[in-house]
Amino acid sequence: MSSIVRRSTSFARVASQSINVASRTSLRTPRLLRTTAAAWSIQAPRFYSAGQKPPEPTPEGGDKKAGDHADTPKVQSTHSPGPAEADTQGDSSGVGRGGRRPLPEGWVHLSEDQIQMIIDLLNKGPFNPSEYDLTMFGHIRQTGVPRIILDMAEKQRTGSFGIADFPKVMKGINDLAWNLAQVESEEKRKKSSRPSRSYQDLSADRTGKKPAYRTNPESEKPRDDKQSPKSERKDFKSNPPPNPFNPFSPNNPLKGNDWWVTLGAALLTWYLYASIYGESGREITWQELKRNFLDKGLVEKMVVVGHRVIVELDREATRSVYPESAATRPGFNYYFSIASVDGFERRLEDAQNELGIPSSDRIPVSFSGESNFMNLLLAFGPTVLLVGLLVHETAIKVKFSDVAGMDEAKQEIMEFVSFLKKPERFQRLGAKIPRGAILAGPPGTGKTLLAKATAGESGVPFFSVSGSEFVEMFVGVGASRVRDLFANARKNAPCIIFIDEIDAIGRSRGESQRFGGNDEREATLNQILTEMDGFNTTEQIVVLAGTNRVDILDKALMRPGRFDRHINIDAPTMAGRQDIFKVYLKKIVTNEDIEYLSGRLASLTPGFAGADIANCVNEAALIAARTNAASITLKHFEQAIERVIGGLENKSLVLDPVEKKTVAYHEAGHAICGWYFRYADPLLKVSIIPRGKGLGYAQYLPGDAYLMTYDQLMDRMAMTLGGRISEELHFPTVTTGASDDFDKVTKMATSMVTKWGMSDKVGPLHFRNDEGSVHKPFSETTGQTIDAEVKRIVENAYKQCKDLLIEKKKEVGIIAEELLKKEVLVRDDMVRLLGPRPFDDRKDFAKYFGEEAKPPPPPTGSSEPSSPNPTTFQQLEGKDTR
Ligand SMILES: Nc1ncnc2c1ncn2[C@@H]1O[C@H](COP(=O)(O)OP(=O)(O)OP(=O)(O)O)[C@@H](O)[C@H]1O
Repeated sequence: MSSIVRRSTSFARVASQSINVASRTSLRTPRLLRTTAAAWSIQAPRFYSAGQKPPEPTPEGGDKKAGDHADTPKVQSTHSPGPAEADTQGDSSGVGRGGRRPLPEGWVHLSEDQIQMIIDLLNKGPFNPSEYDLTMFGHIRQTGVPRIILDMAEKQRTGSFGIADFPKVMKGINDLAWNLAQVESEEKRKKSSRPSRSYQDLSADRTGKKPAYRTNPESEKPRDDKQSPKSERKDFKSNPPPNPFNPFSPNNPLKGNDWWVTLGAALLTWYLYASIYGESGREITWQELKRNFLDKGLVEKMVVVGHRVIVELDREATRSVYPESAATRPGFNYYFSIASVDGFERRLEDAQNELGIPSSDRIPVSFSGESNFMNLLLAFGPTVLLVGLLVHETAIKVKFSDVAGMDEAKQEIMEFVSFLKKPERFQRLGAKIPRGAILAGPPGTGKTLLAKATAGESGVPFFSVSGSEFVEMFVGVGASRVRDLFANARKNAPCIIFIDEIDAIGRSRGESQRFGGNDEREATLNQILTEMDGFNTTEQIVVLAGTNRVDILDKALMRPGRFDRHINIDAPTMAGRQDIFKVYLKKIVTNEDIEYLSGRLASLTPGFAGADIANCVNEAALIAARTNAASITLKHFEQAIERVIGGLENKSLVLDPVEKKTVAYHEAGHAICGWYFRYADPLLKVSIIPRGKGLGYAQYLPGDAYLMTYDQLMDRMAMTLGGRISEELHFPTVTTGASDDFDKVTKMATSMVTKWGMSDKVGPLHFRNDEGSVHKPFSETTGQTIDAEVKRIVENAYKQCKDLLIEKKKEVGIIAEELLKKEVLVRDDMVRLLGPRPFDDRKDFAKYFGEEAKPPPPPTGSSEPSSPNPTTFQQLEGKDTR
């Protein structure tokens, strides 16, 4: 239920904002909510506009057919008032005397009893309407409600509300939310003492008729369509009026909220929901059913709907046994849940056998497809209500300057900007414009950002959808959403469509067939292909798509004429990361030297994507704020990076002395390897303070390695085994703490053998890693050779490490004991205890962390203990992983 309420609130928010925008535009166009025919088929008498006198309201309000007598205000005239009349009848907003507004077609005013009926019902629910009735019901008293709402309430009261009435109810809510938003908008305008739009004026918008009059002095000028300046029409094109029901409409406003509009829709949604689910049925157990109805012969029929059985009672007989029961009302049914139809049938048969019911009198059981209908409603209902949430932005502010560190990709996409801005340059020469581009790369590398920046630079609307939004249970829904999307894009051309996660629909059709296929996804993909084919070359629509899995995309998507351009966006390089840091460092308060800071942070974060960098900078700001620092310092950044990589410090975890000693020797083993192996990554820090899942960790600074040699891999593996081997050398037994190390080593060795051609026995072969696949991509014999080679390589690394640690046993002890004392050792401590590292450091490392590194003078304002540079973690696994 709450989800329905939420959807409705979103809808009202959109409607409300939409009107606020509408009130600022001079042009008004029809806005019609597209709903099902059933939802529109409301035949309401037009009392005042047709010159028919409305019936007098009865005190009971809802006793006659609700709405027929609908308490139409006495002051109401029998025709639609013009401006002058409106002035004499009420205020300039069109409110009639007595505080009521003239009703649009199909609307009725609520009587006090009817309002009370709704309040009473709401009192049964999670809301307390008394808190809101003064405002929300106050407005509803003025504006009335769509007649369909009263009709449905009446149906519910008499128990004849059916599931097929659901769409009508939703339509009523839509209209009501829209109208409430209009009223709010008028009031706001009145407050700001600007000329207000009359109710007729606004209702003209809803019904598509021309406004009866205008109060805006500008718009009071006679409107001569012939003379209507072209600029105005053009203006309309560039700034069309908002339409909250259309996700792709320009100016669809999503910000802000007015509580009573939102609440109004939420309350009414709840009320109607309660009407449908709360009052027309109740769940009972099999035992209750048997005891109260089956044994008494009151059950007339049972209908199986999915995993639910609806019990139809003989109402007359039930009334005689339970005169007060809700089950005597028409439309009310008990129901119960079943695990399987077979089980239910067996149970029913046993019960009837027990009762001795002859086979000719057995309770008929039928099967209904109602659940499908319900599912359909649930599938389409949210679409109708949530349309406003699909993002369509017009005034994109993101520019290429906000996207750092991907110069080639920007260069590539720049052409789309020229095409959207100056199409004639291309058309003149008969050039065909690329239809779209696939932006492929790991998560968070800025694909969406780049697409947005393209729209921002071109100054065109940006339609953003995620591929997964198209994929529904029902065949055809996705395809129709694609059609809508492209139709709206055509209306708003020039524009950019961005489909994120295109792999959700664009997966190769052959691939998906292997797993049984997916009709809905294929239908959606086909529709995208068709739409892209449908563009003519002058249509200024650019389709950009983002994916992390370009390898699995259907070839048809990638061929020229569709996504012509393939733009790779990889994790940023060192220079790229520095640029991205600069973008985000500009937005925060820091007194550090930006050039040095960004360089140092970039070198600390190999493998980080733009999103990780943005997150790190924000994390640093949060850490600084937590300590009330005046500005963000290097220490805050480094703590943030450490936290992002290694997880939170686990201060509450207290190790016993033996465990602590084991952790210290384990980490010291890693640290000594890192110090004395030539190709090991430079060590930054070693710690035995538990962090994340680890009990201790050693941090290294790997560079952006694009190629790795055999020797580098062997050193890295040997270093990874350093923890376990140190345990072996210093303790009588070993612990479980090295399992993550073994995992890394095994993966590395396996890749060396099966992918990188580093085993003479297996040779220069590459075997695909088909995880989850039953069939291995090699023969049994090759499999055995691979196993033997992986083992051999790991054993070599093991021997290499053991030889070193036997030789440096004393040094391991020195580092371990110091660690037990200080808990954290940094590079300077290592130099103090072991002397300088016997190998030169990498250039970038030396620049920011070596002897010659000259960090700017430490900023003042923070009293935190120093916490040096983190990066790659070699963690000793925690107890929780044992
Ligand atoms: N190159 C960059 N320059 C500046 N900020 C970036 C960059 N790359 C990523 N970001 C930041 O990371 C956030 C997320 O990026 P974005 O959503 O564009 O990633 P994506 O590649 O589309 O991710 P996904 O594949 O998960 O959809 C951006 O909003 C931005 O804050």
